[in-house]
Amino acid sequence: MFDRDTEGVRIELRSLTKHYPGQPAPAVDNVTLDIPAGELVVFVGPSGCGKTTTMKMINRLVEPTSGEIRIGGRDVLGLDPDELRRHVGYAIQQVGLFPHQTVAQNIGLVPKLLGWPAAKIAERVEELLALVSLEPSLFRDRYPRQLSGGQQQRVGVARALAADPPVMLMDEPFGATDPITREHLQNEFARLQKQLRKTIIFVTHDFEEAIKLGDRIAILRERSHIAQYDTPSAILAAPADDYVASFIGQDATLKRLALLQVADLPVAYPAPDPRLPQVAADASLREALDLMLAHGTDRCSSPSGVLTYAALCAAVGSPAETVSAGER
Ligand SMILES: Nc1ncnc2c1ncn2[C@@H]1O[C@H](COP(=O)(O)OP(=O)(O)OP(=O)(O)O)[C@@H](O)[C@H]1O
Repeated sequence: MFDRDTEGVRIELRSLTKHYPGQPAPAVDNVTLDIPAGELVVFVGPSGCGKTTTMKMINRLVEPTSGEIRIGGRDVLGLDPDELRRHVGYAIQQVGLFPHQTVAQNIGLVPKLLGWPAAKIAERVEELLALVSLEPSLFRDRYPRQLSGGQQQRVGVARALAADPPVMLMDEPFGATDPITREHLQNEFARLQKQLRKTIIFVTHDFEEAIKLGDRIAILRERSHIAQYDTPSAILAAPADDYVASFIGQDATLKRLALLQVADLPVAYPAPDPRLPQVAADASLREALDLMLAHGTDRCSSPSGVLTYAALCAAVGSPAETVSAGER
């Protein structure tokens, strides 16, 4: 349906507006936004600001009042809505699994609608269950009620991915899980997206989740007006205004350190030093900082050489005192 089949395609929203009948003001008012191909863009904003409405206009579960939507260059409003939805993965917090169908049947739903042969669907179900870390032989024949909340959400994500759509819309897909399961699902999902490079719009209330998963974050005000749209590190480094700063909270520097890896930092000496605390190359600078603080030292060693506290502060453009005293 879209130009490239399974890898992400660009999404363009142009002056998109939704005015629900009988409401005094539009729920979404004149939103223009470009979502680059293969990126994960997170919508963050207060309850009722129009995140879900904006998302549902993209797969036409809600019809826009005015404006344009293009996916991979194609005008979505000119397409058949059912046909469109078969090519846009959709995962929501309430999961929406069919209770009287098995896990395999739930995941195979869209491929079946698309007329895939049974053997190909079965193969895809196995592959997806493995992808979301559910052992196929244990889970494929269970019913949703026989799964934990986190397992159901994984099946929801697998189902959204089933037909390998270039675009995925995800509305708080990990919302109903406890913090540990949620973190686990986020990590798995981040790993998956690195391989898949779908174009994903992801709605969340949780700014930490937005930073962790987003290539870009759109911070929305009421009626989906865009307060800031940029990469997590750019937003953390320079929030556009007090409204954006209020989402970030007090510890912007620590959050920025969490986004950078040890491997990104210039080394003070090019050889590892076995006498210093050791940090892995793929650890975050926040982990490196924690290690230095735990050992009461201003340096640690990675496989590529010795890192200093001063270099760490310089990486986030912060005076040393800010990171150590001001934020911990
Ligand atoms: N079907 C509808 N009819 C009338 N008003 C609606 C309808 N759906 C949503 N709204 C209103 O539109 C506004 C935006 O709702 P929406 O669900 O898009 O917000 P949201 O940012 O996703 O909120 P939340 O974070 O609480 O899920 C709200 O004021 C809501 O009451």
